[in-house]
Amino acid sequence: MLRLLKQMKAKQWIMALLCVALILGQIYFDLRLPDYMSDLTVQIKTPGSTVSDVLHTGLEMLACTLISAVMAILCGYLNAQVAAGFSYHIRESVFQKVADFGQKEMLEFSVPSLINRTTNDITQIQMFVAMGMQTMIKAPVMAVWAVIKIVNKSWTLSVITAGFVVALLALMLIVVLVILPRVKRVQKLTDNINLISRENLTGINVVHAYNAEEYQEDKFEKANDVLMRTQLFNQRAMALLMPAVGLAMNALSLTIYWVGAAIVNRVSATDLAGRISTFGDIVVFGTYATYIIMSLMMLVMILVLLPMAQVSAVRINEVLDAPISLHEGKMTEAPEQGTVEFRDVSFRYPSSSGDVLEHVSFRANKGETVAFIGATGSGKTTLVSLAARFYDATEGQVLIDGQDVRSYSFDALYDRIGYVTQRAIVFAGDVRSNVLFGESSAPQDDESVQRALSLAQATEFVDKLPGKLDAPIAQAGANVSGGQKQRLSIARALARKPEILIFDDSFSALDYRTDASLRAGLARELSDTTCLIVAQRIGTIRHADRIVVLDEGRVAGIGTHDELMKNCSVYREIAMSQLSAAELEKEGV
Ligand SMILES: Nc1ncnc2c1ncn2[C@@H]1O[C@H](COP(=O)(O)OP(=O)(O)OP(=O)(O)O)[C@@H](O)[C@H]1O
Repeated sequence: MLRLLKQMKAKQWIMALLCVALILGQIYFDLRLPDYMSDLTVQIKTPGSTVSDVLHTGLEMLACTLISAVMAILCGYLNAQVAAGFSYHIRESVFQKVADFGQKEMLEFSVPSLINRTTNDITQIQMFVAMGMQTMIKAPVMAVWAVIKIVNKSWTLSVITAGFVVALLALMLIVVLVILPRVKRVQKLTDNINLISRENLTGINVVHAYNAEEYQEDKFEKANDVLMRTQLFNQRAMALLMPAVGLAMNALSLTIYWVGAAIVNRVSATDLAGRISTFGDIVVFGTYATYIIMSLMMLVMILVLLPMAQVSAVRINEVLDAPISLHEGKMTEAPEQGTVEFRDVSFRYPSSSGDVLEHVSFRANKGETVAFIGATGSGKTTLVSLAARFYDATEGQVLIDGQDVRSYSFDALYDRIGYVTQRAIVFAGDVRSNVLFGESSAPQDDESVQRALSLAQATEFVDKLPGKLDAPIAQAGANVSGGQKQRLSIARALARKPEILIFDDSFSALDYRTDASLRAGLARELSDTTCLIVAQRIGTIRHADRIVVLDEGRVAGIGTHDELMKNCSVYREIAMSQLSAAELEKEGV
């Protein structure tokens, strides 16, 4: 938790220090009240005291109370500002850190957990600072101050008070030790609830279509039940504390007055002044002793909030301290243009037991189209992810423009590459903001957007949308079709005017005619652009300059369509399963 304080800015530190000063002022004025009460008791009991004496003391008491109340209001206001600003900066830091995460870190943390950490965990910290900061300072200072005030007044009463305090502290310690591990579990269980809810919501149509509502409800209920039981246990344990503290406070007052009565009785009946003074001391002692117990009561509140905030702080620090697996290089210039080369590349996912790619080597020269084909799971997506440096190769070297991908600054690398993912991804906004997404050195005007849309075969559908380039695109592209989404994401890659275009099976969502027009457009207008194309359809890649056939992560053959039809059995099998009898006859198979 303390480490998170680094996120506080100077303005918040100043406000927090002002808060501390106001809290100390509050305590000072609050703790003057018992002295005034003692004076009042003595004045009322002493023969000859006037009403104006009592009124004067009463007014001073009232002034102390009012000053303390004003200080409390000011402190509450500042405290709320500190809490909101502090959580704002933590949220910002977490968001920025997560933006630097690669696929490896995303898999390690999981999306629901990261969302939970950015929202729920930061709210816990904000609540703790808003509600707990005042109490955390006030409770110990008030307790120590009150102890100093009473310690010399009566040893008997001091020992009784100490007994109550020790018993209460022991009870609090036991409760905290019992609930702490469960508090830690609550956040993990909330992650799990998020995961199930997210899965259910994104797959809601499949859930309906497969009558899987009951199955999903069961899954949710189990997770929900565990969370509820854990929270109930914690809250029941905490619920014990408040009445215990209340009981202790009342019992202590009674004991002090009971024992106090005996102490007053011990003073000679003829010594009226002595009796009054001892009685005054007992009243003051009783009030201060209840202040000590009240401080413990405040501590209970902290004990509720602190463990939760502490667990949240650890989870946030885990994100902020997570080592980034992909380190950015510094290079911006390169010896070649538009080339991609894999030199004996092997790759293994952090969670997989064996290599997913083994000793892959190939080269794509400027303006060439190199295609990748292979069975499902043969490693095509993994291969192009390495070219775009979503992961780093476990062995071997991936070179872009003749230079290792690891040596580039991210800006320089992604300025060279236009990447279209297998599953089309669009962002909430409009058509224009989706095509001109991100920073790029390419022109950012409507003409470029129109050209990219036209090449991506998207003009026809965009022209029909109300507002055309200004037409709204819903979150996750919910208001456009799968094929339209794919065309928008292809247009996004083309608008960057990159040297290298990577299409990860991006044409499968397009009909054959659109697929053919798109490829013809690319060949005609982007003849200088190098293309890496992952495809399932032979038709999409048969005219590629080179085709790399992957089989269980290994290269089964490299060559043109004709060469592979002759020499590569894996390729021939794929072709035979897709091409018509007439086409195969033409191929001589
Ligand atoms: N994040 C991951 N962690 C562990 N293993 C993974 C991960 N992603 C993919 N794999 C495994 O790597 C192998 C290659 O996957 P990849 O997605 O590259 O295949 P692909 O040829 O693109 O398949 P498809 O044609 O179905 O898209 C598969 O066995 C897959 O199970």
